[in-house]
Amino acid sequence: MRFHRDPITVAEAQQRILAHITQGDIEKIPLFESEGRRLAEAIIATSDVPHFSKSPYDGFAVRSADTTGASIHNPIELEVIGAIACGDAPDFCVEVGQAARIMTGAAIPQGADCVIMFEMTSENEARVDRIVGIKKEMKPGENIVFQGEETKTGTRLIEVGTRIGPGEMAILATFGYAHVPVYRLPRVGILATGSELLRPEDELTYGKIRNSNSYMTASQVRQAGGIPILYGNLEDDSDLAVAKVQQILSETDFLITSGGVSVGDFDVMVDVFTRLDADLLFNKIKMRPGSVTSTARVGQQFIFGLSGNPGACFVGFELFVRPALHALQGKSQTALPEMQAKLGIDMKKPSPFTRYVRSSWTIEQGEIVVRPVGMDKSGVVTNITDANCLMCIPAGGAGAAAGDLVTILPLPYRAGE
Ligand SMILES: Nc1nc2c(c(=O)[nH]1)N[C@H]1C(S)=C(S)[C@@H](COP(=O)(O)OP(=O)(O)OC[C@H]3O[C@@H](n4cnc5c(N)ncnc54)[C@H](O)[C@@H]3O)O[C@H]1N2
Ligand code: MOO
Ligand SMILES: [Mg+2]
Repeated sequence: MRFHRDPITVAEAQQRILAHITQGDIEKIPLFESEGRRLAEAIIATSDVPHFSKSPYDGFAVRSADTTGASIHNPIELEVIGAIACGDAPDFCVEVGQAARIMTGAAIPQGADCVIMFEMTSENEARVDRIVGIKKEMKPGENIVFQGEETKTGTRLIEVGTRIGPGEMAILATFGYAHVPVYRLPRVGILATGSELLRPEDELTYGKIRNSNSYMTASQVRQAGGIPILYGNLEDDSDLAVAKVQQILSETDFLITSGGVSVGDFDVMVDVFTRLDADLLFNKIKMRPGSVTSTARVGQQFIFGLSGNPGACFVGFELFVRPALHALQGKSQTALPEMQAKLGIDMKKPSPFTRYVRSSWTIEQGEIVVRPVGMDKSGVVTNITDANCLMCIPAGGAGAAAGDLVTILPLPYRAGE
């Protein structure tokens, strides 16, 4: 049986997926292992930063009033009553005429209201550590890092869904998150359909090809924060496909298949959706490549039926699976980001649907310029490596001309390369 195909827009397809996604399970993991994971709770400052007033310099904690009139030529002598190291809790008070040695990061003692750097003092060699000469007039509060000046207790610092990187690690450690609440990594089954498929280790034989989609998709899953689980290659046989899909759904959070979603005699995914009584969210999208990309729900789980053509499979993942993985992990921006770029060459091929062209953007004379990476056929596999974005060419007979502004969707994992 063939499904009726009613083409919908990319945005509508994305919306149909997101409408059914509830955020994933939460687990607490050790801070050191949380790199790259997404936060399941907003992080709130559990203390002031700093939580005590402290010195930013090595020097002397003094009373500013005692320094009135001090200069290089007229140092004012103060009695040194002690030394405060980082980590000390000073138990004395700096009284009139007194000073305390203090190190960078150490707590300001009572009585003192400023810190003078060692460089602005002179110490009498004969009476070292007992008398210090102050060579500069100080203002109240000068050279003090005040309690809470950076952050106050209760400030919301990181939002749910944020990916943990260096800055987040620093905050989590600062506020005592030895264990971090994160979303569990979604387990994503990957199944390649096609009787023509060989494994990477197999010799090529006439008419057959090696399965590249599973490995490409596994990499995309990892990049989007999921755990890929490979279920190998499946020949085009409906009975086998139904059984395999059921097995995978029982072992994973959701399933990505490639191939078999079009109208060919051996395109098994259509049968799978029918026989599993799946809730088909869509099976035709107004886009090129990958117009036959299909997605169905079985209970709370999804089957993303990506196209077999590698270029279409790649694009289908970026437009539909990535947002699902992001939404599961609380990320607020689920779709690829958008930018405007100047088209570097004519793209006048007419298309009834929006084209998502694997492309590369660069900065030329201060402008973002985008060009396709090469042969733009959905069966092409060897130029995906050159793409750092998808370029959107609107539907219609005219296409787009060199110099036109077009929307591009930068691929996040290519940023910073
Ligand atoms: N009569 C029509 N024919 C086709 C249509 C159509 O609308 N009417 N759509 C075309 C478009 S567009 C696409 S895209 C493909 C989609 O095909 P399927 O998703 O059913 O994929 P297959 O038929 O299984 O394979 C297509 C192509 O991709 C190669 N392939 C498959 N799996 C892999 C893999 N794991 N690694 C690498 N390459 C793979 C396969 O050998 C085929 O060459 O349908 C068009 N036809
Ligand atoms: O939908 Mo197909 O991907 O254009 O080759
Ligand atoms: Mg096919």
